[in-house]
Amino acid sequence: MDLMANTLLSAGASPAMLHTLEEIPDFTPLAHALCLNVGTLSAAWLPAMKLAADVAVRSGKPWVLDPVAAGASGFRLKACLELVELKPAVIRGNGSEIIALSKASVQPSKGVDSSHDSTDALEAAKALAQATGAIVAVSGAVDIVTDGNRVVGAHNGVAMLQKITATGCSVTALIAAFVAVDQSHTLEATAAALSVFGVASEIGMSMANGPASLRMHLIDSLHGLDENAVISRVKITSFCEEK
Ligand SMILES: Nc1ncnc2c1ncn2[C@@H]1O[C@H](COP(=O)(O)OP(=O)(O)O)[C@@H](O)[C@H]1O
Ligand SMILES: Cc1ncsc1CCOP(=O)(O)O
Ligand SMILES: [Mg+2]
Repeated sequence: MDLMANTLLSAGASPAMLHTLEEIPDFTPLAHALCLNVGTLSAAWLPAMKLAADVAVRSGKPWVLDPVAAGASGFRLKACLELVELKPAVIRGNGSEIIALSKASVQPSKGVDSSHDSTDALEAAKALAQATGAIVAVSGAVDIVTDGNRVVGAHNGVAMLQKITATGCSVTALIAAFVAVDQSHTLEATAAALSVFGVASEIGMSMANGPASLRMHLIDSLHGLDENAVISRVKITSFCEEK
């Protein structure tokens, strides 16, 4: 939650985090986008998540799902499948999470970390996007973004991001902020958020000595990013052209 909120603040967004069911009807309509993250899911939190998704959709606000460890337990998988029914604009997970969600089955799992490359989940991501109408993003060495038809690859980033907990959660939150700006270009906004986060990590890595200092420099770099750095460094390609 710390890294997610600080990522959003550094990027110029204004995060608010809540769990309480009673607050959702007042609070959720104030947001320009909603991010639901099942990382530390409990049975008590799930009704608030479902209500928040419902209020967001009824308020015309996009919402983004991070299906953390979706295939690691039956409870988590069922919860994620129920949330997917509530029309997320974007689903962002790692390869193992997107495969589990797409197959709707509990999978041999490392837990919150992926045992698959993003490219292993390409067909699963396309099928999930087609079945749900959501943009599906699979993070990894190359981030894949698809609407079930178009597929783009976002190439920025550093492998050490995997050694900092909640970088996946944080980039999902950043996607929500980007999608809030222009709901008519959800795929482009998703690829842009993944790329900007990746560029910030590359700049941060040039000053870092390991995961803890990368965490700090990532936030500083995101805060200091300018248009020139983004335009000169972002690498987004049509995924088919890479083959
Ligand atoms: N091998 C890699 N090389 C470069 N960037 C990576 C690599 N693996 C993950 N990332 C980046 O790390 C961030 C978190 O992704 P990931 O580790 O896949 O998510 P999660 O933490 O949900 O498992 C994303 O911005 C992704 O692009
Ligand atoms: C370690 C951990 N345990 C439950 S949620 C969580 C964080 C997962 O974050 P990310 O998917 O971004 O690595
Ligand atoms: Mg994750």
